[in-house]
Amino acid sequence: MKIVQTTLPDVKLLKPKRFGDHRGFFAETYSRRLFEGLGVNVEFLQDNHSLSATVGTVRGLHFQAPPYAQAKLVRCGRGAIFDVAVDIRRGSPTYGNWVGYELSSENGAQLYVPTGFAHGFVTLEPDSEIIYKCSEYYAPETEGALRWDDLAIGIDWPITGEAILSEKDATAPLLAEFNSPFEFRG
Ligand SMILES: Cc1cn([C@H]2C[C@H](O)[C@@H](COP(=O)(O)OP(=O)(O)O[C@H]3O[C@H](C)C(=O)[C@H](O)[C@H]3O)O2)c(=O)[nH]c1=O
Repeated sequence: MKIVQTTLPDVKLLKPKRFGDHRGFFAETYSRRLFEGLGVNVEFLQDNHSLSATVGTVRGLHFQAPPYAQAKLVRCGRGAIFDVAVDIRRGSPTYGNWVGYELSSENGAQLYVPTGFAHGFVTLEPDSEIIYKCSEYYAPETEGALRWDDLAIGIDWPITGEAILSEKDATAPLLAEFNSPFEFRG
């Protein structure tokens, strides 16, 4: 497993080893002891899987507020996405900063998004599917969202045409209007 530190120290890009042979490949996609070795004490309770049919589909930027805040381990099982995490911890020196990486069935890369970060992605190929682990159960009453194209966050989305959005995402608040439920604990 290769671990890439990102410019947001708590967000990690992981690259599981693939054992290839004449049949294809095998990879361990999650190991609790690996996370413990990284000093990341997280217990995942729920796995999610979504399919986005069209290139340029944006889902995000989403989070759940405490006590149902979710850490996520995201991977792309089919197609490709540009996956983004945004620091939304009040008082953080990197508040409002973002990191983004291509996750694809080809590269097998995974993004670990801790609690206190909003998560979103745009699809780069048709019929892209993401599979991701969450450290808390779905709690819709605690869900929050931020505008994906907020210039104050300034995510450099690799998107050319019109984004495909849910109603919720099309009307999400801007960072300037946002009162984060997360506090930075240095
Ligand atoms: C998230 C979730 C949704 N649902 C139901 C609720 C809706 O009827 C339907 C679609 O939900 P939503 O439009 O919120 O799905 P996404 O836009 O993909 O939301 C996700 O997108 C970004 C990228 C995330 O990181 C979050 O996990 C999540 O917010 O699935 C559930 O039953 N359980 C769940 O955990």
